[in-house]
Amino acid sequence: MTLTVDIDQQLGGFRLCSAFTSEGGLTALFGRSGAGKTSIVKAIAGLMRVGRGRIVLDGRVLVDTARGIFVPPHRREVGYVFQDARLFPHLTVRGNLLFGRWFGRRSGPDQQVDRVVDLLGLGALLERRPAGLSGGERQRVAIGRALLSRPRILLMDEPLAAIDEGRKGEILPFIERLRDEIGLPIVYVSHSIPEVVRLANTIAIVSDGAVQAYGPATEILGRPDLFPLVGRYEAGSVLVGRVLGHDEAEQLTRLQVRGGDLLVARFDAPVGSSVRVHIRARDVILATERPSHISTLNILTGVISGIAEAEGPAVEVAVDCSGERLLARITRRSLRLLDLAPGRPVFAVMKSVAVGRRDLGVAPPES
Ligand SMILES: Nc1ncnc2c1ncn2[C@@H]1O[C@H](COP(=O)(O)OP(=O)(O)OP(=O)(O)O)[C@@H](O)[C@H]1O
Repeated sequence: MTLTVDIDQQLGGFRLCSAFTSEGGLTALFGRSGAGKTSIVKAIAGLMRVGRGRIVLDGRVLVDTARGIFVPPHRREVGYVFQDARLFPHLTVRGNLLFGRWFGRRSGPDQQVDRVVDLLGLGALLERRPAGLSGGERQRVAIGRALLSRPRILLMDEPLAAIDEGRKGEILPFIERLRDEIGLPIVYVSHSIPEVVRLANTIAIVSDGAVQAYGPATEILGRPDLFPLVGRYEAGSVLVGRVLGHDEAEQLTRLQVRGGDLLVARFDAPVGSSVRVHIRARDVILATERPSHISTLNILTGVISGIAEAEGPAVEVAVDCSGERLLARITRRSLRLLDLAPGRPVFAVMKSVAVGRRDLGVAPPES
């Protein structure tokens, strides 16, 4: 699946001029409020016309202003999940799901309903009405309804925005399953780094109506030049690790990454499976000798591959850990006192408690 978007539209005083390509999986449109993410999704869905542009999904031209092509929304075969679930209050969960199925142009067999119910864990909810469901349950029904219209692409516009922080973790695994088990391309709007870190194969960074950069998630998130757009607090690197084991008593999971082993907060993933771990640059300390007698459990080895200016007293130091890039934010003063420079071997130190449940996710298959 390939999605190509290249659009230009004036919206009052705001100019949307965005281009990106996605090769399937989950593509996150990440950016601050008002950056233009929803407008891009609306253009893909056909809910907004553009003055100039071209949108092609898997070889099918949905929009081409130069050739006068505009496929109407109901012919695009897109599923749309909004911030609020927008369920029919008078219908049960089953009724809402079946509505999606009848609404779709390519109505599927009954097994399709069973599969979606199973995938989204909706079995126990089928006879209930939306008013009695939690926000997360309602969103799962909305996703199921969208899936049953058998779309060629699923557009999700901040689907977790209306769900409280604690409950978000209940719905993220279902979105991971959509990404990995159904193989349906997803465009996912978010302004939350933890969500994007967990879910995205591809990230397009949207700012001031334009896509400033796009590419594989691990690469885009690790680029210090994009940190001002990502937000320096959350900025860092994404490593891919293999689960070596769990310590139930101490509530820790041991991961093997390229630079060594990491102990992180207990994460429910099978031993041997691949997970993504987000490590904020601000949580990494560098040392030129292996530290001993400290409480930190995580020490990775690597070689400094680059140093970039950050704001104020800080610099971002990139450490090559056997081919994986880890970023550390340290003071310029420490850089000078430790005489750190590209090519110098270092030990990267981080606290296990700095890597919490929200920083861990199932790695997409090709990570
Ligand atoms: N029909 C319109 N007329 C005028 N301005 C518009 C219109 N639609 C969107 N805008 C403006 O375009 C900008 C981008 O809006 P958009 O909703 O796409 O941003 P967003 O990144 O999705 O933001 P949020 O995360 O807050 O939803 C905003 O400044 C918005 O006010």
